[in-house]
Amino acid sequence: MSLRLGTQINIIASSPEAAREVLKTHDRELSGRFIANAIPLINPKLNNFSLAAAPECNDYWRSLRAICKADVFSAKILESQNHIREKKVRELVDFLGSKEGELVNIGEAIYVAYTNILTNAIFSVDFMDFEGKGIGQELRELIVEVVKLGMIPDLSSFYPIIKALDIQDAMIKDGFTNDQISQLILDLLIAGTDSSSMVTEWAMAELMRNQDVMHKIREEIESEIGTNIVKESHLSHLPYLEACVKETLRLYPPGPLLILHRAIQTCQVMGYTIPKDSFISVNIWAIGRDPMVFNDPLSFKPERFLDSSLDFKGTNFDYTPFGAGRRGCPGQPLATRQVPLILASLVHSFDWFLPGSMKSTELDMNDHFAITLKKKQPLQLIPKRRK
Ligand code: HEM
Repeated sequence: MSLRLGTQINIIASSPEAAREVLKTHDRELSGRFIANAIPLINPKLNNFSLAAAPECNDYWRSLRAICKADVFSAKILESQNHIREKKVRELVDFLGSKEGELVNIGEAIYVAYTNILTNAIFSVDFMDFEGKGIGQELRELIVEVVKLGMIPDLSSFYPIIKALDIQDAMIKDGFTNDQISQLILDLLIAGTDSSSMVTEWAMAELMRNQDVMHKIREEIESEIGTNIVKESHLSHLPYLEACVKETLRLYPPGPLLILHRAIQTCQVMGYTIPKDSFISVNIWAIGRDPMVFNDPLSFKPERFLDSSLDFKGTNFDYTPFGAGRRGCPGQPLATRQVPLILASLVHSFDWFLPGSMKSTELDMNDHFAITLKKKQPLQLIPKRRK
């Protein structure tokens, strides 16, 4: 589909075939970005240093991707940090345990855990606490402000006890400036926290509506680890849990249109001319709900992924929740560890109840469809510790 808004041409790819053309066949020509005025990161100064907003896949962008691959999201680095994630998840479980019988905003609590997982991996410090206090809240506001003003905060002066960890060490060694390091860290915080929180909140909402699925996850976890706490090493033995995460990402991809791409040169796609500087979106939300692609697409059925070859690699264009090609998500190796870990811990540690006499069929599943796919009404649940 093509839309002309004013003088701007917008192309929307809404089928697996069109997605393949955009993300594979014409990956290079369509790998630019344009970040609209309404969206933070427009400031040209920041764009010079930003990974997600880099207007082209130039040498600088490539060096940031290389840092991410080798020093932030490599299997070795992630493996060495699994104790951090497990600790942050235990803190989340303890917090929820302290709220037994009370109504909890699930998205907010999970957001704190994801933020602290990332900031501990980078800085060795928590940025937030579960009462909403801490530097993370300030940082959230600061991000909006600095972007408006066009400055880049020096995160090491912003937080005095920052320790130089892998990412900072590696970047300093490679001659990156403070501004450049700070901008990469901001990019990771912006791209990495909300996305993982949203998926987990949607998954919990679906599990409340599909108690049979909730029980199956529990049974799978219990038969694997009994009453022990869930660790990352267990995840590869929990295929049904993984299928639930995949199913959630099919129905509720946090980037329903990916992040806007831009044609860096005029090219021919499926017989159409795409002029230079056209905007291109891939509507993975529509593909995930297309009856030609998925059977009974609106039902939450994790089973469909059990005997399926669909994975997160972005090689099958029926299913690309992390995008594909050059601009595909660099944080996927982290996301696919932390999301199942938190989901499994929530399901294994607590029974969950809806407030008052609310029935699961009354749960509001409306979304706010924009750049991200947020749940319109925050999910509020009451935890009760399981013995
Ligand atoms: C379930 C969680 C996540 C999902 C579904 C997700 C999905 C995506 C998608 C769809 C894109 C855009 C791809 C494109 O435009 O073609 C993207 C880009 C990006 N993601 Fe993620 N993401 C997740 C978590 C993370 C995490 C944890 C991080 C880092 C800590 C991260 C960092 C980034 C960055 C930096 C980009 C921009 C890459 C570039 O433009 O070169 N994401 N992600």
